[in-house]
Amino acid sequence: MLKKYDYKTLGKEEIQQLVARNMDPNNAIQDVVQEIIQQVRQQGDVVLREYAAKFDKVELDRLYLDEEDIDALASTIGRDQQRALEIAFQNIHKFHSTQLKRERTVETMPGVKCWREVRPIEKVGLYIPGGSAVLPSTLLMLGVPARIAGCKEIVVCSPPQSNGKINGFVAFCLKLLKINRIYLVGGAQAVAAMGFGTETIPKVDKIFGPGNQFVTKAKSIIQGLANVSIDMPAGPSEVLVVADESASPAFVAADLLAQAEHGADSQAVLVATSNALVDAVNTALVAQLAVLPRKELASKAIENSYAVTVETLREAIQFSNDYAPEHLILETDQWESLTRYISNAGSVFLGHLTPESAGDYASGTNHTLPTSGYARSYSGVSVDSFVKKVTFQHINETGLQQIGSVVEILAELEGLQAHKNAISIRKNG
Ligand SMILES: NC(=O)c1ccc[n+]([C@@H]2O[C@H](COP(=O)([O-])OP(=O)(O)OC[C@H]3O[C@@H](n4cnc5c(N)ncnc54)[C@H](O)[C@@H]3O)[C@@H](O)[C@H]2O)c1
Ligand SMILES: N[C@H](CO)Cc1c[nH]c[nH+]1
Ligand SMILES: [Zn+2]
Repeated sequence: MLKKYDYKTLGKEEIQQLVARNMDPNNAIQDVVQEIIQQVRQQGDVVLREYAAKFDKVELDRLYLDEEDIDALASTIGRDQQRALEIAFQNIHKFHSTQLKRERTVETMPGVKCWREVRPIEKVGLYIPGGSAVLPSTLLMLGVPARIAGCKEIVVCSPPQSNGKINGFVAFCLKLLKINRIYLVGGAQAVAAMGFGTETIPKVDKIFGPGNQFVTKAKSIIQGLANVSIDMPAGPSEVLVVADESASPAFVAADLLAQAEHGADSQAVLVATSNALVDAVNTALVAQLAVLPRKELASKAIENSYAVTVETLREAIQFSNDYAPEHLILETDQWESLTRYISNAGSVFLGHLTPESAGDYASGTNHTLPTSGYARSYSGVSVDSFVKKVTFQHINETGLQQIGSVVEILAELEGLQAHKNAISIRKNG
């Protein structure tokens, strides 16, 4: 059952507390992750094998699988499952392939031309979660934009199963993406391995992918240590559902549970326009939870979640903007009039027939999204995440005359004579 709050009785501080997601209050996760990163940095492959034995319960001879193993595993999956993964791949590809746009050249002054060109990040590392559930869909969400961007080297890491392999669905996605190696490393150690490089695992320029709190913390730490960047903090999944009288309590409960089942540390928040609706959703939650295979995880997540009752939909959006959810679902007939007020959200699902599951798997949008309030400042993964934009400029004779004295004056006022000379020598020479 969701705990209940009434928006009009909440003060500013209480709202701040409600929207805060303090994932690691005593730095316990940070301490563990720092130690793992240090070990991987100093010992490389040896310690990756030890962590596989400790966390994944498997003794690994080889830290990777190659094309032959991948082909064999991919061939074990059913035709319907292949077809569903192919359709997801195609839709994600269709949506993402529109994201590489050429920008126009700008002549800022006569003879002074500036423009930007897109270049792929050469070496990227993709983390595919595999702790409490293996997520082949995440491989598509990261691999498709990496391929569209043209990244030369795509390193994929995922925790091994206890038989030392990966599941057939991940293998099939590797084939769709034409990636012929996967490294059998999970958790913070995978992030460290891709950040520093080991004897077996190549160092990359940028690390992508969602994961549990260990993975997310490792990504945030590695940036400062290994000259590597990351996509964003994409930790435990979360959803905020805005619902009014037009909503079906059963649909709302289903959407809350769809994220709650990811893990005990997921959060599912309901913002509803009446107390009666919250009660109806709670009743539906109890009934749907009872038959979920992952009910233990989901019910723990629901215990850490809550419902807020508001008087208007505008208030609901205000609360949602403060919360900055990874996923926002508007289960109201009025959704069209609300979208313009949304300022902080990773991905938004509109109306009664647009469940978040569609975006998690196959509608085409990316499911690797900022969590823990980072939707205030980060976007989800896209082709942009896999490229850099390099600026170019060209100045001709006219341009040098136009801009020359401006630069000379500015260099002079900063006391940088060599800067000024680089212009003067051309103008006067
Ligand atoms: N934000 C997003 O875009 C997004 C997308 C998909 C999934 N997710 C989230 O990804 C997460 C996946 O988590 P998961 O746990 O299933 O898989 P995971 O692959 O992220 O983590 C599993 C690994 O965590 C490490 N680990 C586990 N317990 C540990 C401990 N006590 N100490 C040190 N390391 C430990 C192990 O190495 C293990 O292999 C979920 O929280 C899910 O909600 C987020
Ligand atoms: N909801 C997750 C993002 O937070 C993505 C996912 C993968 N599989 C199912 N769901
Ligand atoms: Zn999901």
